[in-house]
Amino acid sequence: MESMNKSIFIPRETIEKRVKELGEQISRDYAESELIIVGVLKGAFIFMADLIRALSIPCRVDFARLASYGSGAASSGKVIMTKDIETSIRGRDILIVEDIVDTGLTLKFLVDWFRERNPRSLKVCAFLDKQGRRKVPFEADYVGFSVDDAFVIGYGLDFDEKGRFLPDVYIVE
Ligand SMILES: O=P(O)(O)OC[C@H]1O[C@H](OP(=O)(O)OP(=O)(O)O)[C@H](O)[C@@H]1O
Ligand code: HPA
Ligand SMILES: [Mg+2]
Repeated sequence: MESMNKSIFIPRETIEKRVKELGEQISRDYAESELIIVGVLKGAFIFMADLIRALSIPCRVDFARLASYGSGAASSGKVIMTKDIETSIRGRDILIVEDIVDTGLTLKFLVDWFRERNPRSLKVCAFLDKQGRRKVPFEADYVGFSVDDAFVIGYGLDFDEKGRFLPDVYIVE
């Protein structure tokens, strides 16, 4: 962190306001449902913790662990799942919560993986979306903020495991 040049991109107050809006929207959309929220580790853990506390409906939570970036700022192109969820999702409403959609490879992998188990519905909420960087077509159903082509850290997002703890989002220069 000490040696990393970074500039603030999304301050915590702006994040808080947007997470509240997302929570309200999701609560309305799933008012009649028993929602299961699946967080993608590690990056999504902070966003997910805030998002579920912004909901006015009950939910269950589970986690999957996927990785493809390792220590760099570019996707290896190979998504590895090291932990699957432990909940049966057949016939259930599932909302995947992610920190960022970049190439789209991680979420494409996870959505395909879950679809085979026949959930009743499957949607994705991403805190950040880098639309311009897709290698595979992918559209999130709920998006916090759009990002241009820049590497970002903070609020759960890391560069080589550094910076996840930062309460604001920064662009790494
Ligand atoms: O759209 P993509 O190009 O696939 O990139 C997005 C994914 O990459 C990052 O995960 P990472 O592999 O760094 O694991 P982490 O969450 O443990 O940091 C991020 O948290 C997303 O899960
Ligand atoms: O900009 C990013 N920051 C952190 N992790 C990421 N994974 C994909 N893109 C990013
Ligand atoms: Mg990472």
